[in-house]
Amino acid sequence: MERKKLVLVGNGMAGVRCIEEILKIDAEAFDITVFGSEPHPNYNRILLSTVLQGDTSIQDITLNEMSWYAENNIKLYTGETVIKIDPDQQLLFTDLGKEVFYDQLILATGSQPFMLPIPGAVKEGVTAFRDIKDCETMIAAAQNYKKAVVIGGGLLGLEAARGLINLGMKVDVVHLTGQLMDRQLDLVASDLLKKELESQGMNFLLEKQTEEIFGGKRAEGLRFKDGSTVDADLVVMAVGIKPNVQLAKDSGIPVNRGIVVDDYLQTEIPNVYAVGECAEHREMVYGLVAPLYEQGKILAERITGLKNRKYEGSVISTQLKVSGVDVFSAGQFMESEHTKAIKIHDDVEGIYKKIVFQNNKVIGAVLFGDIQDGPRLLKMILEKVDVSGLPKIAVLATPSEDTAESAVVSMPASEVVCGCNGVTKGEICEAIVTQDLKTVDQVRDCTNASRSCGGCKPVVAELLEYTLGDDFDYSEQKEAICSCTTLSREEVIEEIRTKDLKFVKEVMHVLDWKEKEGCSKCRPALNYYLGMINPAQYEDESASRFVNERLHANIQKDGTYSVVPRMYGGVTTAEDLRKIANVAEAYNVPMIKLTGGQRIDLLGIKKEDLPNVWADLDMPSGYAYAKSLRTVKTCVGEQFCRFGTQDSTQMGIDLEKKFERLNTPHKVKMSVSACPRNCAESGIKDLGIVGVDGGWELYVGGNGGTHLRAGDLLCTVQTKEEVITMAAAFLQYYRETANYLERTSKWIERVGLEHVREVLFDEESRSQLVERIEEALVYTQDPWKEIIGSKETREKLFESLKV
Ligand SMILES: Cc1cc2nc3c(=O)[nH]c(=O)nc-3n(C[C@H](O)[C@H](O)[C@H](O)COP(=O)(O)OP(=O)(O)OC[C@H]3O[C@@H](n4cnc5c(N)ncnc54)[C@H](O)[C@@H]3O)c2cc1C
Ligand SMILES: NC(=O)c1ccc[n+]([C@@H]2O[C@H](COP(=O)([O-])OP(=O)(O)OC[C@H]3O[C@@H](n4cnc5c(N)ncnc54)[C@H](O)[C@@H]3O)[C@@H](O)[C@H]2O)c1
Ligand code: SF4
Ligand code: FES
Repeated sequence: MERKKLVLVGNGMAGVRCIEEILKIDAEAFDITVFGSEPHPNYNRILLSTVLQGDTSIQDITLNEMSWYAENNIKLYTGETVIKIDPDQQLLFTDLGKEVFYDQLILATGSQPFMLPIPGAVKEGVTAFRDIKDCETMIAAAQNYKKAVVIGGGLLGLEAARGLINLGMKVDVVHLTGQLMDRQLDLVASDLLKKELESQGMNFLLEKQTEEIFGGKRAEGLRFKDGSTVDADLVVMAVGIKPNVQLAKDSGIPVNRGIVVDDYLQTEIPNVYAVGECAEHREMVYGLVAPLYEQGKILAERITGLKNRKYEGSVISTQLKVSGVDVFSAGQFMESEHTKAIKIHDDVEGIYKKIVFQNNKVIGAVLFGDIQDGPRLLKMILEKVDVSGLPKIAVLATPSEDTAESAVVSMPASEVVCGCNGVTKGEICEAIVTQDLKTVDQVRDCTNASRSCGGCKPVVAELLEYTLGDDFDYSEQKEAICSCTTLSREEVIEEIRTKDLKFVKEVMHVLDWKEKEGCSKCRPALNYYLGMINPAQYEDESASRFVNERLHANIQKDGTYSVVPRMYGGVTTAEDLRKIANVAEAYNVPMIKLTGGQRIDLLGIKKEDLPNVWADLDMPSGYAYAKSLRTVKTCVGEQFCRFGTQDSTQMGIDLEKKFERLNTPHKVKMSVSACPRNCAESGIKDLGIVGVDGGWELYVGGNGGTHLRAGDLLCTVQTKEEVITMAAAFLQYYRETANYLERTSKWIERVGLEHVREVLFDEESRSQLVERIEEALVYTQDPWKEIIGSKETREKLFESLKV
């Protein structure tokens, strides 16, 4: 029998999830065709925020590879838009001239970003934040421009702003009201959020209505209704979304704000359904995946004839995806004359909790600073639990106070762990046991838990640990290093070791990479891992490095380079200063600047002049461009400062001389202060050393950049030799166990300070780490000297430029 023809319009998260649910119920039921305007297979739109924030790459957010469509006999037409439907003939028409018959039609056309209809809105440099293209536009703009303005202080605007800060831009967020995330938070939570985001470098312009985007061809700034202005090279509009209903409207399918559907997700037109952000159900249009997935599941059951469940609307909960900010909101969180509320506000810890009740039932909640209670409260809202018998405070308290482990133990089986996909603890635990699952990825593939925003991953991992007990293996919790392979970092390293692989291409070939040439994520990572594993045999593959590392200088926005010579411990001499001045004059250096790491930066050097500048300077490379030790900042110390208890300057010089040029997973900054006044800011360095009476304190994992983090006290030692040994062991352990591009601040949070201590305090493992770092240090060379001395490299990299 010929199969019925099912057509999906809209290759996004909601529509494709509905198809997945249909395939799960009956893979043979339909002959399926999918049209999508975007040129990509179905991808995780939610993770665009994470891409912008630098935590993942575009390659890694695909949800369904092209092969998935092929394997399920789905005809996929990407980059093709359906422009008209003829409901009488059951035909649809595309912009590329196709005419397709359907038995059943699902509209999942999603939303469009709302663009303010103001003068200048179409200028270059104005973008929405909705799709891969917008994300790429912002990433490219951040390479050439410095100042961004995000209009809209909702979820999207704040996530965009955080991403742009991570990309090195200065960001103002313009918001219409005085309250950020006004659709999700009350005033108190909103103020706490504002303070936290300001401390992360975001600047807010509240109660501002944008009247115009001014500039030439490209945006240069915004003018507000009150007459004030602000500069902007990039303007991101994040002021809400509007359902994509034009196709339905043009085809006579009833629309209101969205495409109107009944409790079976059916439109008034026979055989035409709608799910996702484009659908309007009981006058509600949703903009989060949880309700959309619920709709998709119910429609799949209906369309395959499995069940006739009704969709009765959803209670939504939201969380902001900005690291360091814990905020949760669910249900009806604003108070009214009919409601009562419990509020806790701990200003010292920065915690705020509000739970709103009506008729003895929890109807909404806002949490800031501690969101552990979120899932439990959401469950109470969903189940309309009567709390009249409970002491009110018990509603707020997390059942078990101490460890995360005990929190999952006491969690009831019916509690939803993955809000996006509606997966409960019970379902996850059952799948772990019955399907013999061992990793978070396996749980994701089997249950969908953690497949969307990823926020529930830590709880899924805890559930694995709790369910498997002694069978839980940390080393198995793998994440592929990029989408070219399914192998994790640990597996790749193991393969390199056992198969004695030596070159990036060889690794990709032997380990059967999906993309033969690899990608910008795996190539530099493999190059690093090869060098770390086998320093003696390693040949650096410059082609696998980022441009700054290939040219041993930092590229600037106008295409020139900056040159920073090494000044050990931040100490210089009259002779070196003279050389720098001579070079600056000879090469017309437009700016000489002191860096935050106590070095001198010569900015604006032409690419072809780099080798001659290095030769004339006759100083070692300062590695300001590299994933390596950048600088060791020092305070003046006991020699001159009356508070100094130690010789911090000499300690800094010795450390820098010892560890310079060593490849590390990311840049490494160090500093040495000679007393707890800490003038060299040792608390925010990867390795910060502070002199105390009779010894030195070592702080690790600090970061003064975008992810501000105070370093953890690793240990206190007495002698300089002990400092150097502990620093060596720490650096080597970081080199061996961190993911490529993982700063020590993130790494230490992932592996845990206690674990690092255990390894470094064990005499045997410490001495082995020191032995391995010593071996790696033998093979380092100054790259500037190497290039000056090699005619071939010079010609290849620089001289071909000369006309
Ligand atoms: C940056 C960002 C972060 C987000 N973060 C979260 C989050 O943390 N949690 C959360 O729950 N939600 C989040 N969301 C919202 C979530 O991504 C959306 O709710 C979800 O993607 C909507 O799915 P959809 O399939 O309805 O629509 P879409 O994902 O918009 O898909 C619709 C698709 O249909 C295509 N289309 C439209 N018309 C046609 C046509 N006529 N012919 C062919 N194709 C057509 C469109 O091009 C589009 O690809 C976020 C959104 C963004 C942009
Ligand atoms: N973490 C998450 O769950 C997440 C993240 C990103 C996006 N999203 C979803 O994506 C969609 C779009 O997000 P959004 O933040 O754009 O929508 P939104 O409607 O939640 O927020 C838009 C904000 O812009 C403000 N605004 C409106 N007009 C303005 C103007 N002229 N000037 C300044 N501010 C103005 C509004 O007051 C509102 O707070 C939503 O459905 C959202 O739920 C969710
Ligand atoms: S850290 Fe202490 S010793 Fe060093 S400069 Fe500051 S006050 Fe002086
Ligand atoms: S909560 Fe978003 S993926 Fe689980």
